[in-house]
Amino acid sequence: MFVLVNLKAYPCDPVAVAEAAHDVAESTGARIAIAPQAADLAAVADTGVETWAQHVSPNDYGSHTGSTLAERAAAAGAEGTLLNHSENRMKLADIDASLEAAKRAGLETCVCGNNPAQIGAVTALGPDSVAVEPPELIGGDVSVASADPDIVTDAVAAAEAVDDDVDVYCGAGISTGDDLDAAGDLGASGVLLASGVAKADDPKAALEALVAPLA
Ligand SMILES: O=C(CO)COP(=O)(O)O
Repeated sequence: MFVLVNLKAYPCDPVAVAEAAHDVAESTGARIAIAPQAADLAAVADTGVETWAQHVSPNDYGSHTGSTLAERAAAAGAEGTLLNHSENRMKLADIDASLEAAKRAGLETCVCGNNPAQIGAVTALGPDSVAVEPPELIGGDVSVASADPDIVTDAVAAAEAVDDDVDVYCGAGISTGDDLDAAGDLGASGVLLASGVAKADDPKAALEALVAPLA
């Protein structure tokens, strides 16, 4: 199971969380990545942890003030990028162009969707992975895998029907090892989470507990 920790714009120390994630990944063998703010990509990547961007823009080099260029995210150390997160939704044509930009820059891609229909649609654009995250469960205490298991199994089926090479992750409310296990049982091959680590008093302990079932 892939564990992708999205730090959003939470007021945590991104380097401290990245160091903790790197330690836990090294000691357990779990695949854990950190997605910090774009401004923190290089500092996070310097810890040695797998680093993802939260978003890259659909444009190439050129007159695009304020954009997050995929090539510069990669140069800063990013290995992958999220796209179309529920808190940063994109037009279909822009998701397509950002996927192209990410591929040009050699970034792995994960496109988010709110529900199985969106997951089917974005799978057709050819990302490496998709992630179903029901917005109403994001930031809450109840995991998507227990609050709405059908949305995960239906998202897995929707992606498989379009392209069974695309991995399916799920996210929202995931914080414990049991949540990770339940997501895997529903057919997800990874989880996205944020508050369970970024808001934890001890992010390292939170990550250790999360990946314990993978040992
Ligand atoms: O949006 C998310 C990850 O991208 C999920 O957030 P929470 O883990 O805080 O529910």
